[in-house]
Amino acid sequence: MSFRTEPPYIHGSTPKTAVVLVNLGTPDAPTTSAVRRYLKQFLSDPRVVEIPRAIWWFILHLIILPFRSGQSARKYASIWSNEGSPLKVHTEKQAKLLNGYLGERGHKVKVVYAMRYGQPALPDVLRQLKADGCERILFLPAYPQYSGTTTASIFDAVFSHYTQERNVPELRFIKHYHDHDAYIRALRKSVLAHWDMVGRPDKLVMSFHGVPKRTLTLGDPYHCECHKTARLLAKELELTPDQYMVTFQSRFGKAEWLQPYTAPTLQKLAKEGMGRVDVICPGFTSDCLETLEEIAMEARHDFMSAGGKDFNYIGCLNEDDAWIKAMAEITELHLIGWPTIVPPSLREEQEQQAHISREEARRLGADQ
Ligand SMILES: C=CC1=C(C)c2cc3[nH]c(cc4nc(cc5[nH]c(cc1n2)c(C)c5CCC(=O)O)C(CCC(=O)O)=C4C)c(C)c3C=C
Ligand SMILES: [Fe+2]
Ligand SMILES: [Fe+2]
Repeated sequence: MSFRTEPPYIHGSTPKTAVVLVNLGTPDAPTTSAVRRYLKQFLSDPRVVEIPRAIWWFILHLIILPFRSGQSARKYASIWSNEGSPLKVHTEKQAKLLNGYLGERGHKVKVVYAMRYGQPALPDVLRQLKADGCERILFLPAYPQYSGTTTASIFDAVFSHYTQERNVPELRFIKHYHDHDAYIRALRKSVLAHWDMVGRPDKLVMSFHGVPKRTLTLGDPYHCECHKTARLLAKELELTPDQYMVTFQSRFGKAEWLQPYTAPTLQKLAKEGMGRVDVICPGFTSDCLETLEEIAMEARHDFMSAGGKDFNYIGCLNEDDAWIKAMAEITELHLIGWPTIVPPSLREEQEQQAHISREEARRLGADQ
């Protein structure tokens, strides 16, 4: 077993703190080859697909990748912007805004973003933080609701990276914030802003990404956390139980996933004579393929072609000011105890000490 070479240790240098906003990841381009590369990495993760590896290898390589890559690439092409994949564009902007906002609040932290699959790859970002002298790292997953398939997979990737490092930084992980007041308030604000413009629907559908139903029976709290978010948001909006519902989208494969499924539910509502539905996806903090294509395009089509009169998609929180502030609040809660607000007197002393150490290190290097 060998460990990666560490940068030279410098006595007295001020330990830096970083916050890493981690999202799922997205292909580099809306092309079959780029989507295939992305899906291969994503769907090879045992946290995502819990089928015995040997069997899954054949299904993935002989069926899924050859057939799905082209289909998904066409869907990606329909939502790709001049700046790139919406998921990446929003995540990058959120990290920049959070960095600025925490700075304004007096925190000496560096906020960067990384992707679990694709680019910027989490291990590359962690290597850069090491090179920059970050000794404390807080991970903020882009998922408000914890799921073994997403959040835990980020944790796995971080743990796995540090099994090869000698000098492991202090690490903290935010598990979830599905019921955090500031997150719920940001959602409420976005719904009300929408309703101020176009009035209220007959029903608000809260659509979350699905997971296999089996994960619920095996103890994954994801389903309960989605329902709690929905309940809290409905309470904030003063909705009665018949004015909203929770559905699950993006089913993959033949097994049963969490129910009710979004698309058939919307068709059923339209057939029953529901005139207008609004759909919000509170589990996605950035618009992406699953919201812009699957909901705003496909689900709209499903609802309208089944006889619905009006369909509104309420966009994700993206760069909304209330959401950036919510992220800052959630982050600050988990930074407690880490000296990110350094008093000026101490900062000067630490910098002097670091300077002396650097000079010493340089002299030692020159002597050898
Ligand atoms: C195969 C099983 C999948 C599980 C389990 C799963 C869980 C899950 N995913 C998200 C968030 C996102 N998923 C996105 C895309 C996406 N998801 C799956 C499969 C599973 N997801 C696939 C195959 C894809 C790729 C697109 C496709 O071919 O359909 C995205 C969008 C990424 C983008 O580039 O825009 C997000 C975000 C959550 C939150 C979740 C479990 C809670
Ligand atoms: Fe997914
Ligand atoms: Fe999808």
